[in-house]
Amino acid sequence: MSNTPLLKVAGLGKSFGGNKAVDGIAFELAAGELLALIGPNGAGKSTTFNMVNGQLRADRGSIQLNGQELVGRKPRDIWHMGVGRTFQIAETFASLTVVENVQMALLSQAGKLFSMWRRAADFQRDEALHLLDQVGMRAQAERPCNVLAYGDVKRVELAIAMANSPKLLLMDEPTAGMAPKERNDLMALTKQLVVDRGMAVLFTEHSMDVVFAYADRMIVLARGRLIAEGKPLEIRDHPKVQEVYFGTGKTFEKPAQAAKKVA
Ligand SMILES: Nc1ncnc2c1ncn2[C@@H]1O[C@H](COP(=O)(O)OP(=O)(O)OP(=O)(O)O)[C@@H](O)[C@H]1O
Repeated sequence: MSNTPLLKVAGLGKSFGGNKAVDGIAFELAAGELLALIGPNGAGKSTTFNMVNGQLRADRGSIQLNGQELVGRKPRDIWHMGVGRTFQIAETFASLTVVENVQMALLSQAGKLFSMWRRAADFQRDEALHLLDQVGMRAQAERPCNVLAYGDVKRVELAIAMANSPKLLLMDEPTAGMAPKERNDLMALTKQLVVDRGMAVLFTEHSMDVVFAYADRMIVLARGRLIAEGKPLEIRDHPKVQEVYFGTGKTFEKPAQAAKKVA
């Protein structure tokens, strides 16, 4: 990695009772990079994510964004500092149109109150449409979210996350529940946004074909520890990683096998 990393995690730990959910992990993430965080169930992925976004307070260690410490800050402050995450569109907002949902996110970013919404029907409409352009959803801007195809809803969720212009975007299993084509489309789009905006993405993912196809680098957790780090091909053949996945009955499929299974 060249200059100062965007995100620098060191000695990070969190226990629940006597259980070390995350046990002193360290990793870095540069702008323009897609980093996958993988590991078997209970490995500590969600706990790590929630410490980065401030929902959980770390017991020890440090999380720095551009040299600024995040540990001890409130989730909203961390969000303002440029750590975004994707959220599912809430049921109450699903009846709003696509563009209205993105406008809501822009309103929230600007710190306006929800009660202003009626007066603010035109609030940053152009900016919202621009964001929809970037995710290929401008043509569907006036449709209610609840009539969209699932893959399209995910695109809108991505546009909503972009409203905060995050420097680092956290995505927790972004392709869960999607068909292979939709998955690939969403990850290709994510990759495009990373490149175009110089943004960084940290994502968890159970689908290994997605990880191998789109991650620039991967980190692997097992029982709270970071057991491997590297490029997807290095990780696939890493003995420790194989062992952990064999231990849970899971193995990595080669992409060709995965494709065959889908067909
Ligand atoms: N709020 C909590 N209270 C107590 N224990 C917790 C809590 N959250 C997580 N844990 C424990 O910490 C460990 C790590 O959990 P975590 O959810 O971070 O794993 P994960 O890798 O995200 O798993 P999965 O893939 O199943 O979502 C597990 O042993 C889990 O039971």
